[in-house]
Amino acid sequence: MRVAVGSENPVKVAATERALPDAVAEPIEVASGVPEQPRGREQTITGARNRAEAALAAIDADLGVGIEGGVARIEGADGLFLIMWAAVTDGERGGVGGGPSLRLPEAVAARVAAGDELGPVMDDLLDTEGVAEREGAAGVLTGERIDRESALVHAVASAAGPFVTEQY
Ligand SMILES: O=P(O)(O)OP(=O)(O)OP(=O)(O)OC[C@H]1O[C@@H](n2cnc3c(O)ncnc32)[C@H](O)[C@@H]1O
Ligand SMILES: [Mg+2]
Repeated sequence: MRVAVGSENPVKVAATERALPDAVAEPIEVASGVPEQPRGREQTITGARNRAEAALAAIDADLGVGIEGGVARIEGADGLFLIMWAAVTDGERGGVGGGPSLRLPEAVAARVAAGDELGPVMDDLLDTEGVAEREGAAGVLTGERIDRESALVHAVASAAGPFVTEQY
């Protein structure tokens, strides 16, 4: 099975291959149609959907996968959260699913709320380079108990449900 992944970020491609082990995942740079730093669940899901559809349209694949990281306020909880959503489509049907939500430290949240992108803010505060392409905020904020790739496996597997089980 060929799966077009709407990103060249290696953690997104690796997460897709772990969630869909029968697939050969092909990274494709596509437009998300939303800001670089999506805000709110709706914008984040829209970005994931747009990436999945654009990736599928770009090559002759069986499925398109889109993954988007966003920040959102969540009813019932204080602070700003990192959220992550995935979308899967075969051109006719689609599914979406979410990964974990992680509360951002105040210093990070303040800069992101002021308009900065999360990845560069994390790199700046941690003195790292490209943390979003490695362990990610998920790794840093959980003391490495999980990392961005494993967090995204949950989002992609959840979104892919309709294509891998008859339960839908
Ligand atoms: O090349 P693409 O696919 O765009 O990969 P990306 O890492 O930019 O990922 P997103 O666009 O989906 O994420 C939007 C922003 O949130 C950041 N982000 C999302 N998850 C993150 C994480 O776990 N750690 C650090 N930054 C993260 C990311 O770096 C971007 O600045
Ligand atoms: Mg991006």
